[in-house]
Amino acid sequence: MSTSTRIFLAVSVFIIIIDSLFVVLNAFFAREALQQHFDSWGDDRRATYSILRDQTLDTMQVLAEIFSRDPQLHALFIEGRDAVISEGGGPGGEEAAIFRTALLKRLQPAWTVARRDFKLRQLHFHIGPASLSFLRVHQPDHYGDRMDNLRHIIVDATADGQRRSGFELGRIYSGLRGVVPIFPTIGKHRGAAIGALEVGTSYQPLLEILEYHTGSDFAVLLKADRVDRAMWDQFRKDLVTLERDDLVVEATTSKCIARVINEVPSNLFEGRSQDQLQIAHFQRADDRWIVVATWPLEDYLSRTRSQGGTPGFVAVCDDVTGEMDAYQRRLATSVIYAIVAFLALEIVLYFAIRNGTRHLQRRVEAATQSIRDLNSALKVRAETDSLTGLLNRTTFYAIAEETRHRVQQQAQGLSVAMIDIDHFKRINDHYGHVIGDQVIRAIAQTLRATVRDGDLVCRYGGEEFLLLLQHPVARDEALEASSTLEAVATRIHAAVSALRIPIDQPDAEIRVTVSVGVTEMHGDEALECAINRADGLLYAAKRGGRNRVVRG
Ligand SMILES: Nc1nc2c(ncn2[C@@H]2O[C@H](COP(=O)(O)OP(=O)(O)OP(=O)(O)O)[C@@H](O)[C@H]2O)c(=O)[nH]1
Repeated sequence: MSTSTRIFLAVSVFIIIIDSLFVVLNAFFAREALQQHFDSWGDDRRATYSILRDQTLDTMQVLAEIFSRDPQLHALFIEGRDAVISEGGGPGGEEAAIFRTALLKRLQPAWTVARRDFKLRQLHFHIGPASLSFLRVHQPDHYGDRMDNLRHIIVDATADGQRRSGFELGRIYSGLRGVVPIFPTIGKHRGAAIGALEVGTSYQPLLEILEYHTGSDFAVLLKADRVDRAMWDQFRKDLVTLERDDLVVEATTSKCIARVINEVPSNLFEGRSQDQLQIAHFQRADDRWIVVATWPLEDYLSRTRSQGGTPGFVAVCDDVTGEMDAYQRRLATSVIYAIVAFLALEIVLYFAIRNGTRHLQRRVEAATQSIRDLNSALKVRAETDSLTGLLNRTTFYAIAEETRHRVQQQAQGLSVAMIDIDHFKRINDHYGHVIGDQVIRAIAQTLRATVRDGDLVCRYGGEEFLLLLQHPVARDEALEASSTLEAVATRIHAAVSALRIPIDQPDAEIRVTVSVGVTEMHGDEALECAINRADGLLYAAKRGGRNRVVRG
């Protein structure tokens, strides 16, 4: 795998990790936001419920107060109560019935109005101590029963003469009740009361107001065992039952609440502290998303004495399919963003790495080429003479040995020629070293041009040149070789003599001559021997007057 592929894969993995992190964080924050939205929704619904419940209880108490302060009603109740006592308690006798009927008749118009305007379910006169039912205006045929162990709110009010309110389960209905004690004289509010007046309403109207203000569906759910203990059977059977048999519906704003409650996670109705709010959202079988909040219902005993535990729960629910769709859209959008960002980054990464690699390749190629050039320049410099470009002495010896070996195998002959420029010192002295160099270069070129391709030309030192000349014919044809050798040497000598070296001076050109010593190599003779012999012959040519070829 190439480095660029490895980089691409590593960066891709990094992008995938960042992308995944983005999706996970987005999902986390979206879920948090949704949960917060549901929490504040639940808090808001419970707060609205609490305000309206307290307001309803206050209203019940105020109404009870108003009725109890009517002097005629007060007087009729006192006389009725006295009649019951004198007629043996319980329902009383005929005299008690007279006062009960008169009381009912006197109350009827006000009851009709109050029931309509305040949705009253109950107006009930109790005889103290504790509770003996004297008159149920809402159900005049039922009287004379005791509720000492059932209606604690009445028992307490007649015992200490204090007004009270609260929710209590009842035999006919479970209600929000306001109770005021009745004393022998109106306005006297001290000590034990002789009776109490109770005004009550059910949860149903309160839930309807809640629904009107909040737009949410509410239900009051009672524990089935508590209802079984408190209610008369003929009223108990009217309550809506649920699939779960531990709860019954006391009041609701939604006909389909039973269906919702049946699907709610059951921990929403488990025991918990009085104030605790539980919220859950879930998808129903019909694909609608529902959010449900529940909190414990307070009754008179659980509120005032922390006894008996909660009698049930208040439940509120809303259809949040729109919010859940938006939440799921947000999740899907973040995934799409992540994929698009990933693809875009991958494309950018691909081209960046490709361009980077190409750029790098070009730089490497350029660097390699310049190293090659440098190497060949160094090679040329190491192998050649810098002034003339001819082979230097070391390279000459190396190549000459190879040539000698090869030529011997081919039975060819070799000759060595030593050439020296005549009176070169005078040129230097007369024209200077720069011109001297120019002359050396010109001679070198002439030598190179005069010999054949396979021959070697070397600057032996200063103004001296060494040549290795290959014979064009076989070694045994000695005569022809000898004459060819002579011809080559003479040609070199002549070429130099004919040379006119132009210079940038008034007398325009320089002419030079050379002395040449040339000799043929014998058999396996060492190169050094032939060179020494050629050097000796060159010396002979110098001594002989220069400007000549001496062969030996
Ligand atoms: N310009 C120049 N001069 C060089 C170079 N190498 C050697 N010389 C000079 O060549 C001259 C050689 O002089 P000599 O050895 O006396 O020989 P010559 O004057 O050529 O006389 P003969 O060889 O006896 O004909 C010296 O002055 C050197 O300084 C070079 O590379 N460039």
